[in-house]
Amino acid sequence: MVVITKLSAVEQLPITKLHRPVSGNFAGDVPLVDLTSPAAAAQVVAACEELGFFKLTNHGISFELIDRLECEAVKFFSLPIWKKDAAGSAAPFGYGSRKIGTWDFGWIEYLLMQANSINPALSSSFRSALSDYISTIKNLSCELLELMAEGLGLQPRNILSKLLMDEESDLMLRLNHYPPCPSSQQRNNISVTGFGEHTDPQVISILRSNNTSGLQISLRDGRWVPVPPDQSSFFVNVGDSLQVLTNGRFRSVKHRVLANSVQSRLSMIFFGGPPLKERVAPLPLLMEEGEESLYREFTWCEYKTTAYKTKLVDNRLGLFEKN
Ligand SMILES: C=C1C[C@]23C[C@@]1(O)CC[C@H]2[C@@]12CC[C@H](O)[C@@](C)(C(=O)O1)[C@H]2[C@@H]3C(=O)O
Ligand SMILES: O=C(O)CCC(=O)C(=O)O
Ligand SMILES: [Fe+2]
Repeated sequence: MVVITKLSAVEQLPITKLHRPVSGNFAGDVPLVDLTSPAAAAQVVAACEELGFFKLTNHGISFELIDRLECEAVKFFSLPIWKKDAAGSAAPFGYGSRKIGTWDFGWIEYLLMQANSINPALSSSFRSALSDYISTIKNLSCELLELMAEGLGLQPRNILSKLLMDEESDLMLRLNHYPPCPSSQQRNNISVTGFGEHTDPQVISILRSNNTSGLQISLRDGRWVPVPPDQSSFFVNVGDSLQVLTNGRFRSVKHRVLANSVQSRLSMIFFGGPPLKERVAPLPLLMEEGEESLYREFTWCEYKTTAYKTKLVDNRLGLFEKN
């Protein structure tokens, strides 16, 4: 099943810069964070407050590590379907095609994995590339969460990163392949959906893609804007759980992927979530005097179980908001 997204009249307007409320560097509408800059902690906080999304440059991760996993992923997605099916079904972890979750469809095939138990059905070179990539990106995620803590003035520095450092932390890796879709005509304002609009439920997501466009984010005013691909950078998303931990100060960004009519897009996304039993609630140190939690109490297990029954487009966090 192919899902068609018709761009609204507003989305067809040339993009006008209405406001640029935070200082710092941007690539178009996308905030930039240079990990080597002395201002990195402040840049990360500004980007997470404004949009919940930023492009990370000068991250220090070798292209060789990324390229090795990308080559393995390309080999995997080029296999005949019966060999890909041998990785098991995407629900809960394995190979999926077209179907995302229970209700959604997209122009996509993917491999969904638990980060700490790599699928034994995959080739040994693939497993080794996955294991090296995952441990490196997990460290990067923790470094970013520590920068956030620093920028927010939180102590101890690992107050957020420890959520991902537990043996039982819920960490996942997803490899998405969007084959070219000739009927996706972005110039005629009809686009086939690769991955429908959604927010990520976890704390943080770290995305890396090849140089094929398709990813879009929703700005605060509701406009969808493309994120120009850059294979040498990472793109970082605030997830729903981080929005809750900061009592709404950081925003969980809405994003989607539109299929490209001529080129394949290949993305790899690391999702950092807490242990299932962990309570997800605003950090007391971030609350002003008298400030109340915007959300009712829940554990990551409760949130994830509820989230996984919803459609991509649903406002999952809304189900936990206090009225
Ligand atoms: C429609 C769905 C797919 C998803 C589970 C859900 O019910 C709602 C959240 C979706 C999402 C988005 C981020 C990640 O890609 C993902 C693995 C996740 O944790 O939440 C997917 C889920 C999925 O593909 O199963
Ligand atoms: O593939 C992409 O570029 C983004 C996919 C995504 O948002 C997801 O897997 O949650
Ligand atoms: Fe996502």
